[in-house]
Amino acid sequence: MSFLAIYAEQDASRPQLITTDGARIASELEAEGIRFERWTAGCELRDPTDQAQVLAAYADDVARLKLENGFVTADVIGLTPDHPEREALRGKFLDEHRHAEHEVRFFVRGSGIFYLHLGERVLAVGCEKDDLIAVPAGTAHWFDMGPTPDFTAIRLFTNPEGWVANFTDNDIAARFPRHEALAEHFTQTAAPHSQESA
Ligand SMILES: CSCCC(=O)C(=O)O
Ligand SMILES: [Fe+2]
Ligand code: NI
Repeated sequence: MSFLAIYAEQDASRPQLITTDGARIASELEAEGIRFERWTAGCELRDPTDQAQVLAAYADDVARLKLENGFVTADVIGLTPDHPEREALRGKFLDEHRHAEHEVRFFVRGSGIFYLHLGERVLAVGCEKDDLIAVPAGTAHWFDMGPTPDFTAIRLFTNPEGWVANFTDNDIAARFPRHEALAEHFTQTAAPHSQESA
């Protein structure tokens, strides 16, 4: 299930909070100006890796986001575990970077972890199917799709050129747990719960 792990930027060894409770995830992120929502598709997708089918199935939601945020284009990014360039594509998002525009991603299927470097904290957001996350322009972040990526996400842009990753040259991402170390929180069967450490 989706999760949120909050760290002090100086201590990647011990999260201050780990929660899989959707309402708690949304409220903690909202406090930082990060939009986190859960949608459900109007219809089941025959092929959730097909760009045209995905955009058609979510046409109303995409249209609403375009109206609300001035986005003009949407595309679909997706990988399956056998993708020949999975390592290179994983590496593309794995270092801390910023974008000149909002980064809105909706997960149609699968999962991935966004790490948001906000002030003196790092918030790792494990996103799964039906999660929408909106990272404001200029937010330092990185994304880890893991070693066997398996996700499809809708991306919205005001200006595709705006999405260019401007790397911060901060090696902070290398000091934080990678997908492999956090993926257990995606699969846990326990009821949504929060663990806080003093
Ligand atoms: C889920 S799309 C890949 C992540 C991304 O777009 C980014 O971090 O810039
Ligand atoms: Fe990004
Ligand atoms: Ni847990």
